[in-house]
Amino acid sequence: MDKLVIKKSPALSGDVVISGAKNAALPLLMTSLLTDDSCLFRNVPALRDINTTTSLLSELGATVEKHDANSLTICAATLSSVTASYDLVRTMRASILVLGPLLAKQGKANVSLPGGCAIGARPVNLHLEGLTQMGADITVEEGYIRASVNGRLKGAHIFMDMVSVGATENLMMAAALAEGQTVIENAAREPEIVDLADCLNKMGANVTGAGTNTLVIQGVEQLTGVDHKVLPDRIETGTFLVAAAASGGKVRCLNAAPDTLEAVLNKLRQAGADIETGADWITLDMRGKKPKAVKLKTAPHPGFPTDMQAQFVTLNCLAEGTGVITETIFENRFMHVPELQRMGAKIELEGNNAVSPGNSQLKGAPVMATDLRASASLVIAGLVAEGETHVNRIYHLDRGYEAIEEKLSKLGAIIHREKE
Ligand SMILES: CC(=O)N[C@H]1[C@@H](OP(=O)(O)OP(=O)(O)OC[C@H]2O[C@@H](n3ccc(=O)[nH]c3=O)[C@H](O)[C@@H]2O)O[C@H](CO)[C@@H](O)[C@@H]1O
Ligand SMILES: C=C(OP(=O)(O)O)C(=O)O
Repeated sequence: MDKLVIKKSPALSGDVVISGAKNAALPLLMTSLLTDDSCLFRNVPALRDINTTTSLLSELGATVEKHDANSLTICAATLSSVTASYDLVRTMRASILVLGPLLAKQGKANVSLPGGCAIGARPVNLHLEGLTQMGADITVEEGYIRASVNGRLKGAHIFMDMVSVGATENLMMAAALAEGQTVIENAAREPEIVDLADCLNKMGANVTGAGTNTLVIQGVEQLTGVDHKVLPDRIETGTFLVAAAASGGKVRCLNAAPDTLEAVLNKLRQAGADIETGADWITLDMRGKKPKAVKLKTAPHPGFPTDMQAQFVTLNCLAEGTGVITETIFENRFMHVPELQRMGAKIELEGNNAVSPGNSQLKGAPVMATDLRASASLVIAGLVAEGETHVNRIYHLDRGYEAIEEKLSKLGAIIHREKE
């Protein structure tokens, strides 16, 4: 298993080009299941999760043609299967996003239950309840969700008990081809939902309200192919900005989308960073200063994203003053804390709060990455810790960060990958 070896590095400095968003690209690639036409996707990040998605689509019988590292065409005109197997779903929970499209277009789908993961139980009840309301017949047996519908799915008025990004996406895709109107109340408002709605509308769907908590989808009989560019990754952007802030450096993120990151930029300003933004770039300048501790609570968009929580835990450890971070989305998303403590971080876990008195003097250590963003928090810690840090199990990082060690090296970080 590969690991990252990181040495205490100078303040990060320079430009970094942001990749397309993993969490936008995954549902976008699934939209290809809704049409017989070819779909071209550009600015697709080169990630393990994208490879898993193309393997899944190929297993269903779609053809996938890669043009270069970041663009590909998918054609799902003739599918040979409607089954997403456990082997693929267990490596990527977002595989559940084939459920809505397969059901809407093929009338049936068998998808392995994703099961829990390091950050929480992550049930899929909202996906299943919404599709059932749209007329699907769903049973769960032998670890598989078996769904079918007689004829077309029917539009429905769906009120989501909780805000769920994935369930909103699954239901939107299903509703695009359903008969009649679907209204999704208490829908997720994430930028990735807006990108998905834009793509579906280019394919001939009729989705309105994306970015608000009420989505209205007028079903159509068929959808066409599309040429779609994936929106920039706001979590990758935020991760580089926190790394720059932790190191006291100055970094400019290019190909970014500043308007998707307001909550994160606000907290970075509170931490003492000077931030400037343009249409597609963000500059963070820490002017060699130590960050100030922040207080924050994760929440659905436009609140502070849970996917940036771990990185800010590292920032608070290094900062001046007491910081408090409250996780409200996932019940077990502090797995990075014990690993950071092994590096000398002063953090107390009190329920769903990570409280840090600040001014931790981090020392390099071998640490274990437990999930994607936990891994990112350990990499940031490694950049500022005295000595050498070995981040093991970086297959998690490879799920969600394109060429992270190359991008960090260009900013002056002393980091390399060791193959084992
Ligand atoms: C591929 C992708 O886009 N992943 C993101 C997506 O995950 P994902 O779509 O899985 O996350 P959700 O928004 O669905 O989860 C939010 C909360 O709702 C709960 N829930 C969800 C569905 C359901 O049927 N029942 C239920 O109880 C979850 O356990 C969690 O506590 O949004 C999360 C929250 O912003 C991010 O951390 C993930 O990076
Ligand atoms: C939790 C994440 O992803 P996933 O939903 O794919 O596990 C993430 O991107 O931080």
